[in-house]
Formats: sequence, structure tokens, C-alpha cells
Amino acid sequence: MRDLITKNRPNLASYIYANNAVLTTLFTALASSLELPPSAFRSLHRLNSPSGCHIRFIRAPPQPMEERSLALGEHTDFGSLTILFNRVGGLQVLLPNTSDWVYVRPMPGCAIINLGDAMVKLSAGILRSNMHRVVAPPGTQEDLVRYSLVYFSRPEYDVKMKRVEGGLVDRVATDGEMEGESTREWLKRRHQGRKVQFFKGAESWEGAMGTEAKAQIAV
Ligand SMILES: O=C(O)CCC(=O)C(=O)O
Ligand SMILES: [Fe+2]
Repeated sequence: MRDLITKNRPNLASYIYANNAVLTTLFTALASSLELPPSAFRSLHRLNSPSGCHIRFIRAPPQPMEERSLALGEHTDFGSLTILFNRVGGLQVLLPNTSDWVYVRPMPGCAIINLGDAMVKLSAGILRSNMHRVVAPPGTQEDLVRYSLVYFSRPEYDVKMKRVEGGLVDRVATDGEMEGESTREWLKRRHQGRKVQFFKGAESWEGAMGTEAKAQIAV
């Protein structure tokens, strides 16, 4: 594995830079839509600062019809923005305020962008993370091996998981949001809460929750 990464370092670097360029554009657009300074989100996601940003390459082989289960259960992403590249269907999103799961059709030359829980925190809930899952590919794609290449962006480790100041965010009333938890602490809490050895009852599970519940609230 290490060899594979070393050999493909230039490819990986160019993939990281390309994703970073897309993220910079998106963070700037999101900041301006919230009437914040253009760098409000960008400045919390500098490429060379330590963070939990990572790449995941997922391979999901076809499953026999009778044993079919979810390839990836329903969740919201923890981080800021997720850039998803895949050619085969299978990703589904839950439409807000319904129990309807709908396939997201991959389009040639396009990536799928998911908004994650960190953006919900930073925007005091104005931006919402989407509930999604991965199931067997639809129709004639059902026998295909599904690959997805995913870039997960996360705020820098030292960024506080709380609302940014200014613009439309200042107009949202506070609801006792937890102050002062760093991104590093927040990620640790969420990862541990999902592991069976750390399970200490319903409360610990809830403590590890992000903003999944809010994803279902009408906007
Ligand atoms: O493979 C996909 O299309 C989505 C993967 C995903 O949602 C995740 O890894 O968080
Ligand atoms: Fe996801």
C-alpha cells in the first residue's frame, strides 16, 4: 500500500490541489451567500495547516440479491464539504421532511458535493448537512463493481466548532450551542461515539451525534 502511494504521489498531489481549488470556490460562494467576508470559511481550511482532511477510495462489489444490505448506512458527513467522484449509481439522499430516498445520478464530468456537519456548526444551522446512504446500484448497473473516490474536507484541527461571526449568521438566535470545542476534539468525540467499545448507553450515542436530526428540520 505504501509503495502504491509513493509511486502515485504526483497523481495524488494533483488530485489534492484540484479538489482544493474547487473547495476554495465553494467556500467563497457559501460565504458570500451568507453575506460574510469572502475568506470567512476559506481561512479555516488552509491546505497546509494540520486537519483531518482525507481521501477515501471505496470499492463495493455487487452483492447477491438475497444478501443485499446497505453498502453504507444513513449518515451525514462530519466534515465541511465532501467531493464525490463515481460513475456508478448507488448514492441516495433523503429528501428533507419526507422518508423518501432518491438516487443521485452520477453525471459524466461532474462531481457530487455533500455539505457536512462542520458547515452546519460554522453557519449556526443556516446551512444543512444532507442525510445520505449507499445502496446497490440501480437497474442495469446492479452487477457492476462500484468505485468511489471521495475527498473529505474538514476545518483545521484548531478551529473552534462554533458559529463564525458576521453576516446572516449573526441574525440566528443562539440555542445554547457548545462553545470552544476544537475540530480535533469534536472529531474524536464523534468517531469514538460510533465505536462499540466506547458505547455507554443512549446518552453516549447521542453525544456523538452531529446534526443528523437537524437535517430533517424544515428550513
Ligand atoms: O460512495 C459514495 O457515493 C458515498 C460515500 C459516503 O457517503 C461516505 O463515505 O461518507
Ligand atoms: Fe457520506
